[in-house]
Amino acid sequence: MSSLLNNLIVTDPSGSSRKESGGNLIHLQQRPTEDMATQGNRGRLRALASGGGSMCLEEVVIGEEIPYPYEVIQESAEYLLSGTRHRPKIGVICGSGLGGLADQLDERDVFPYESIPNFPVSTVVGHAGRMVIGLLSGVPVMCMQGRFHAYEGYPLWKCAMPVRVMKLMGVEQIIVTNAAGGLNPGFKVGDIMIIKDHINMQGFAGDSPLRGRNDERFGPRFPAMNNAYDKNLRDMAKKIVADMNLSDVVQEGVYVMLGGPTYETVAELKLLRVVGVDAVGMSTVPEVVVARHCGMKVFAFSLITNQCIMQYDTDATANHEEVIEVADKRKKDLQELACRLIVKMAVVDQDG
Ligand SMILES: O=P(O)(O)O[C@@H]1C[C@H](O)[C@@H](CO)O1
Ligand SMILES: Nc1nc2[nH]cnc2c(=O)[nH]1
Repeated sequence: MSSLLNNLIVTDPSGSSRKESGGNLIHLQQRPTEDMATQGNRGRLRALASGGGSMCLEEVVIGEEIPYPYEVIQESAEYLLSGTRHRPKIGVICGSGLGGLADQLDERDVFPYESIPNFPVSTVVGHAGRMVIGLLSGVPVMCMQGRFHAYEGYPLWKCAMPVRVMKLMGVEQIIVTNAAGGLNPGFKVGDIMIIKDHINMQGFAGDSPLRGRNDERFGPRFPAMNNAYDKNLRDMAKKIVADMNLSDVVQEGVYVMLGGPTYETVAELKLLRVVGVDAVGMSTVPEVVVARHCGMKVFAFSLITNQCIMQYDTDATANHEEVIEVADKRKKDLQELACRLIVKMAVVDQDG
């Protein structure tokens, strides 16, 4: 064991690395190389050694990745900027089955995720896996046609890294969408829930897309998360849905992200309802946390694609086919809502 430890580098909380052969609680890891930064640090070993002078290996973690540094995000942003003449200030992340908005863009430039340096790839049905940049009613927009989820095997920082790419490209406001199960008994399948707040379950458990050394160029070490969902944008959206005669299918509520890929047990749903959750999903929160960290304004909504099953005596089950089917039926309304909102967001942005 000591020969293993002798080959490890200690990284202290300030990020400086040194070789270590003893001491109290220390964090040991391989020195990150440029290769690791761009390809992911798949084989990283981490060990915790503790005790009064005598060292013991308590934990070895294989497969954990070090979040991308600023320069790596910059490389992705520069690649996209060099491939388009558009300079979007508004970004959209399309949830399951909701990617059709991106197909509405005029004069669009399309970048499959595989072609973008340092980008993850989409693996889920209903997520095309392309960045589409173009004009929506004349407003430059960049749309993620497909997102990344923790259950695909991505760490939270990687699920949310495209938000930082957007930021470095000049995006200031973001619309985040998802498909979710309706837990509030007043919600119906097909309802649209404007998200007014979230519960960050992964945060409760000590994980965060912001975990690790903070780079102030992105944002502060301790960002506030009250008012994460911009009140003006929510009010704007409510006026739009009233104009569209959709008020009776629009709700406002609290979203929770669980890790998935399992849908919830009855007991889990009962617990979530007690703590005030209205809709349950598997995304959005990491992206919103990273967007707020870097100072973006956020608007988000869930399409309620299924009613959460709270009874034991039923054969009904939640399933992804239903999620995609319901999203497909509502896509026209959702696209119009997003389109009208984007036009208003652009006007407000111009007026300061
Ligand atoms: O990407 P979103 O959050 O819209 O997708 C939801 C959560 C799972 O990925 C999937 C489950 O059906 O839909
Ligand atoms: N966790 C979760 N995610 C969903 N996405 C769409 N429907 C659901 C659901 O019922 N639960």
